[in-house]
Amino acid sequence: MIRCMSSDLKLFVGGRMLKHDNIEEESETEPFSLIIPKARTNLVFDRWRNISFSPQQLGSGIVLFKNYLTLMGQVDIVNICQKGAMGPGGFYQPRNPSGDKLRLHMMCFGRNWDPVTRYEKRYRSDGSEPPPLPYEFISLAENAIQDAHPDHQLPPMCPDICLANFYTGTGRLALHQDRDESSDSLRRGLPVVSISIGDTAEFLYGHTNDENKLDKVLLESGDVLIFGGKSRHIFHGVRRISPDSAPHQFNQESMLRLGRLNLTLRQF
Ligand SMILES: O=C(O)CCC(=O)C(=O)O
Ligand SMILES: [Fe+2]
Repeated sequence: MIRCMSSDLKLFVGGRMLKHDNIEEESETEPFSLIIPKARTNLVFDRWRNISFSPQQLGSGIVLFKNYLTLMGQVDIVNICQKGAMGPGGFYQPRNPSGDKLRLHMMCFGRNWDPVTRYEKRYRSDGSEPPPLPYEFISLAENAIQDAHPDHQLPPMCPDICLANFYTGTGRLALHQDRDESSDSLRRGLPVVSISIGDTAEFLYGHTNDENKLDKVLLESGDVLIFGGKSRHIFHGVRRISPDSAPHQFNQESMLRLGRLNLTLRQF
């Protein structure tokens, strides 16, 4: 379900603007959708989520779903990313504010973010704009938050940005907090939904930046991790990738380069 799109759908249905008096008026700016977005989204999502899944609470507002995504879901996600990656706004190796290259490749969907200008610039320095946020990703994030149940202290969230990181076997990501989203989003603790595909990552997290005091969890292909509410500001990072640890069948069907793809969906 794309709950967060419902306000848009009231205005634009299949490219037609519905006026208050129920007289339809063709919109000249909105694309005319051939499919009914809501129906297609549910259909796609049912094939992406494993039938049995159980959320594990790792802390207040931190929920891990092991093996949440089917093999088909994981392969579809790679294909959707690949489509975005091949156009303008595809993967590149960003630099941090001190000028060093990050040990990963990154691209954005929906909005632009980079480690130096944060959310300030709509376009990248090469003039490219991120591809739109795929509706399947919105649906995945929404469903995962719902599946985490209200007792896990997670407010609902409607993503408008997805960061995609690709790590090779030597990739890593230093400890940081995700705190560039709007003050409203951060204040409300709107969750970050993190999707792991491919090789396994050693993920560190906790409420301190002292690496020795952090907890560690292995994120494997198909796992989904959510952190929000009281844990929206946790420190986290990827200490290491286990090279060539992705399931054989996934490698064969996705043809993903050796490494790990991670998506984080957020609401600015
Ligand atoms: O790759 C991951 O698991 C984490 C990514 C992350 O923390 C980020 O992109 O901000
Ligand atoms: Fe992060």
